[in-house]
Amino acid sequence: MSDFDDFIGTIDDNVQIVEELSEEEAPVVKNKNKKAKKAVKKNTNGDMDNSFSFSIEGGGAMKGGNMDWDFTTTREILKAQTLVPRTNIDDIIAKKLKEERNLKKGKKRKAVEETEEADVDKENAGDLISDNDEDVAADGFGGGVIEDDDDESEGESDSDKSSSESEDEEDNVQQHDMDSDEDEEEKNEFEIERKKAYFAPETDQPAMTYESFAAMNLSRPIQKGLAQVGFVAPTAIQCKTIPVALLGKDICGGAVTGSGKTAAFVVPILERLLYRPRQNASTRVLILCPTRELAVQVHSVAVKLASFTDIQFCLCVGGLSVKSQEMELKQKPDVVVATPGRLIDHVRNSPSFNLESCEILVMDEADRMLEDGFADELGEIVKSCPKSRQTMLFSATMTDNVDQLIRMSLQRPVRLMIDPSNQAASKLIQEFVRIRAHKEGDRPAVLLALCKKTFKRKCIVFFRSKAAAHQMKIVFGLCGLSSAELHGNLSQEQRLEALEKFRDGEVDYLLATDLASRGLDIKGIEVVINFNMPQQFSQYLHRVGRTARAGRNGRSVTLIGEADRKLLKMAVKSSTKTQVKHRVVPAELIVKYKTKLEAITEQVKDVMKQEKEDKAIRQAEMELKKSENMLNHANEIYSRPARTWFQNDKDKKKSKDVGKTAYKAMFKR
Ligand SMILES: Nc1ncnc2c1ncn2[C@@H]1O[C@H](COP(=O)(O)OP(=O)(O)OP(=O)(O)O)[C@@H](O)[C@H]1O
Repeated sequence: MSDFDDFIGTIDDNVQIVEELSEEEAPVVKNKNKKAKKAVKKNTNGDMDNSFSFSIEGGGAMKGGNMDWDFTTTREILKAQTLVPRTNIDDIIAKKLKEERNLKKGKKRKAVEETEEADVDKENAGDLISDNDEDVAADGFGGGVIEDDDDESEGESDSDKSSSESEDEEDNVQQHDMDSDEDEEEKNEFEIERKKAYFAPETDQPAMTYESFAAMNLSRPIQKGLAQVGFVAPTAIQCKTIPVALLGKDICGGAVTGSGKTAAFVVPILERLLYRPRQNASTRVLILCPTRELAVQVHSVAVKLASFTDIQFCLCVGGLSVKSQEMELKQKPDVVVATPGRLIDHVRNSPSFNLESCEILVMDEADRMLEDGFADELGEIVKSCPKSRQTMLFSATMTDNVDQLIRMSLQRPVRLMIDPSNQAASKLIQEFVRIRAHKEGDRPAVLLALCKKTFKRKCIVFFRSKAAAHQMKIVFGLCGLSSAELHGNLSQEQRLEALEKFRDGEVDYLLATDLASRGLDIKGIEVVINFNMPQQFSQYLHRVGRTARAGRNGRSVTLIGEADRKLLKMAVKSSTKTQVKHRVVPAELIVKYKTKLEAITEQVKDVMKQEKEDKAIRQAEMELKKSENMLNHANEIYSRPARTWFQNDKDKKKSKDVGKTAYKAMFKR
């Protein structure tokens, strides 16, 4: 056990969970917790869990489907390509911790230990637990929704109000929402008419429910692939989508996070490809994803589902070798799974690759891709595909904004929406921790308190910036919490390694930016913590959608500031009463972790300094290796045709700025 484990006393996870729920709920959750733990245990053994059955209302987990998607192959390739080993932040943190331990062993050690012991004794005596009991049981929506006229004194918690007062608050919130409902009801007639004209009438579509994939008349190799990954019965979106997609129609599909949208488009693609003419190989399907990780995952799902077919796939994402992708594309794989930037690079620069034979174009997380920042890239891709193709768009927050959809030149698309849009998964408990305006600086301490005391594993924490995620990675390391970071400042290999470590339980926390918010399907994530509320409600839904997937239970905890009221209202409005809770972190716990954070400030700075120096050395080594390569292979390098770029750095920045402005404008609206 490390010094840091000694430093902070812990209370039992279950104790805390029972405390924060109302009496009727507590026992149920306790059992569900056990169930979830069992399920996770089974997962780690690699067994299929067939004990749950899927209901459209989300009344249980989907049958089967416990397969972990594979990043290993891609990562191994990347590892081999790395010229110089990367800076390892964990090593630097470990070194720092060792230094600190040695320091402690010196003159200060005794004094520090005495203080810590006193601290732990106090907690064990039940002070904190009984505080929590009162505080956390309060189940209201104080998190910034209702303005308090009374100024609460330091340390006085929301729970000091009686629970009936809390309920009043809840009623107020809902009353508020009903008012705005009336406004919303005044819908724009013109838009409704436009949508009517744009989408194919819903009554034309086959409205079937299927109890099993076998009942869908799919070919045997596809059924075998589904059985292999443990998919027994189709989910609601799969029931709706597969028959329509098989008819070759354009689709705009929406269903909550974790409801099986990937297989909803992969299965009909595979089924159609089984009947392709074999004499001339050509790339017939293009699947676009907004992030590399999601593309790796979708590729892995598709390859697994196609195990009993001869369908060929190629993964084209940034961060992986352009050359080996070029070689694969030359073979004309049937399906290309890509991120937009790298795909355009290949369309422009890879001889013999084009999208002229593309028959099906799919966009996963389509609403994200239709945002302004991607507009130029998408325009270029759509232009390269034949007009006669089938186009399918999917997202948990799928837009039906005709202006945006027109960019994709869809042909009378069919709208297939399963749940009311902008809703979280039905088995997600959404908790909110109120951060008052003058307490914004408490966020790190609140996060530490949550992670040290309550959420000790399988927890993903979202930050607004890469720098914040990285800094917290150092703080977590120095506080004895095992974590991996995932954001755009890492190499592709580091990104995939982080995902694998988290997936395999080697680390308990994944500290991520919105890079990880969409589509990623990691089994057994128990909790999602939002260090900040994201700026768009849809983004919030995607983040919290990393848990409570496939009908399983999950919990999200969002630190909500005064500026986030509107989004909190939206969360409350789109959920049932039992889904939304108010969590209070006891004031003394916050003080404790603030003190801890202050104590390690210098260590954090030292680690960052050390990291910077280490990076500079490695960068120099890298440059040296590159120069050596240039000298040794000059002829070959200069004989290659010059690559052309769809966007130079200036254009890229412009696109990004357009995206940012649109994003801000949307938030304002
Ligand atoms: N028919 C099925 N039976 C059992 N499990 C399924 C089935 N279809 C999908 N799953 C499982 O459900 C989980 C969620 O699927 P998927 O990742 O496709 O969700 P999604 O709707 O695309 O989510 P997101 O909106 O977050 O991208 C996956 O773990 C997948 O293996």
